[in-house]
Order: sequence, then structure tokens, then C-alpha cells
Amino acid sequence: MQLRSARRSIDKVDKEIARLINRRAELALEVGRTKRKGYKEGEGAVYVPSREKEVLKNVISSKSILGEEALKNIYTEIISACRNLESPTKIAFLGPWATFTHQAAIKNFGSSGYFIPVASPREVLLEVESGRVDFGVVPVENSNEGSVNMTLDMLVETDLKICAEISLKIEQCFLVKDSKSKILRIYSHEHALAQCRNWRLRNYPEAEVIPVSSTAEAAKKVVKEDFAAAIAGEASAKIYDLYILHKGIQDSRENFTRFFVIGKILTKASGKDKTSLVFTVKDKVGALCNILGIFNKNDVNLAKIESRPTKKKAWEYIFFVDLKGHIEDENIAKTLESLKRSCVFVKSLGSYQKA
Ligand SMILES: C=C(O[C@@H]1C=C(C(=O)O)C=C[C@H]1O)C(=O)O
Repeated sequence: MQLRSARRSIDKVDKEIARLINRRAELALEVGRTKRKGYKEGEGAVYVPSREKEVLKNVISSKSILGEEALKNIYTEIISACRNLESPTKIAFLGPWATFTHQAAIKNFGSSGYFIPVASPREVLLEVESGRVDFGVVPVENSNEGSVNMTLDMLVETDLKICAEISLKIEQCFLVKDSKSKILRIYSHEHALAQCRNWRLRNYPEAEVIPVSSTAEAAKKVVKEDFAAAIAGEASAKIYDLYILHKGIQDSRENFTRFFVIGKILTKASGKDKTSLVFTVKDKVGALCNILGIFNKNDVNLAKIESRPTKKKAWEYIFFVDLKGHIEDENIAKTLESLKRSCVFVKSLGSYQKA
């Protein structure tokens, strides 16, 4: 095929795609109007994570030479624009711009909507609780460094629900203003500093290490200071116009962070769900063992268990568990009922489709 005629064919296909996207947007608007009529109890939310996952699955099932990832990216943006047409979604995230949480938020919601950077996971959840935003995105756990304690504590304190889980591969970079300058100080979030500890000790053993509230905040510091470097993502280099001196400096190749989308809606079962619960047990011999027996008896698969101090009484702990299944599944619902009888305190943090 000649170049000219191939390009003409592309022009024709593009017009057809734009026409179909417009048709899709009209249908989304119609869905939006139905939702506003309060279709059925609990079905009025604009953002429906389970439906969006279903749409993506449907699209990916049609084979494309572009590959799954590219198709997913394109479609995430189409869904994002359609959702925004129904009603613009307000999303708070651990900022500033270009944090890994910001990237996770875009991976989940696409780039349409209002993204509002705030200074801590605590503030993200408070924004959602107050209704100033519809959803919040917070980091919850890194595959090498473990949990983000402030997120876990806030999930216990508020009555908000986990609506979706996002997993992001984390690649840390060493960002500087001037590639020739010596480095006296290294800024980053404590998790990022820990992920690159060995690399830093090998390469900059003398530099002072300064923890700050996020990787992007570290990048902002470097813009203003001389002899400083930040450990942050590539996105921070782009936004704050810094030079990437080294890339992929995390000590472990396998470096993933899980994030939660937090809101006030309950997510429907998809068949591939997880449920997060918190509970405290009575202070007596075999109490935890008894609780674990409840999971076992109901055939519930425990994906994770972790404890945190209750902060109410010394040496008293609250347990966080992730279960495989949805709160509406019979065995999970039964488990929750039994836990209520045996625990001092128990609460569901939400069911969501596995990332
Ligand atoms: C159109 C809808 O609203 C939103 C947009 C969706 C889409 O564009 O496919 C899917 C789910 C919702 O988050 C819907 O609920 O079906």
C-alpha cells in the first residue's frame, strides 16, 4: 500500500473511531441520568469500579496487535472521559504532583477528573470523610518495606470503605539539579530511602539522609537547594525539571506498592475479590488461635495478617487481615458474624477486586 493511501485509510478509521467514542459517551450520559434518578438503592454512584474492570476485561478479550497493556491504557482514558461526562470525579491523593500515589490514581481513574494533592494519607481520608472529594488514593503497603502505618491507622478511625486496589511497579531514580555537582544531602520518603539503602551506602555513604513526606516533595526540595539529590520516580524528574543521574536504584528488582482507592461506596462482587477486616481479640490464652480457627472452619483463605498497636492500651494489638472473597460471599458473611461474637471489636474495611 502506498503511504498516501494508507494515511487516507487511517483518517477514515479515525473518523469512525471518533464517531463510536461519541456514541459511547452519549450512552454513558444516559447511564448517568438513570443513576441520578436513583435507579435502585446503592446503584446511584457515578464511579463503579467493578463495572469498569468488566469493561476492560471485555475489551482486552478482543485480540489486538497493540497488546493488552496498550489497549488497557487507551480504554482507561475513554472510560475516564465518559465517567467525567456523567459527573466530574474529585480525587484526593498523597501529593504533591508526581508522587507514586499520583501515578497510581491516574492508573486507576485515567486522567479526566479533578486531582487534588494533599500532604498525608491522613489528610486524604479526611478529605473523603468531609465530602470535599469523592475518592482518595493512599499507599498501603510496599513489597519490600511493609505497611504504611498512617494509612492502616486511619482506616480504623474512619468509616470509609476500600473501593479498589491498585498495584504499581516502583522504579526509584536519583534526581539532581546539576549532574556535575557534589551531593551532600539526599531527600526522600522513608519508604523510598529504605528501598534504596544498599545502593545509597555504596554510592553516597557520606551524604546526609533527610526523610520528607513524599518522593515528589523531595524533588521539590532539590529544585530549591544546591548539593542536594532526591530519590523519586521518573515522573518527578519530568514535572520538576530535574536530571535523572541514576535509574532503577532500588535494591530489589521486585518492588511493588499497593494503593487503595477509598470512598463511601460499597463495591459489588466480581468473583476475584478481596475483603479487608480489622479486629481486636480478648486478652486470654488461645484467643487469636480461636479466631484463626473461624477462618479455617469457614474455608476462608487468608491472604495477609498483620498487627498494629491499638494506641489505647500498652501491648494491646489490632489485627488487619485480607481475605480472598467478597463480603457478600456466604462463607465471608458467616465468618464476619462469628468474629462479631468472639472479638472485642471487628469491622469490615471493604471488599474490592484484586489488583
Ligand atoms: C457508564 C457508567 O459509569 C461509569 C463509567 C463507565 C464506563 O465508561 O464504562 C463504567 C462504570 C462507571 O464508573 C456505568 O456505570 O456503566
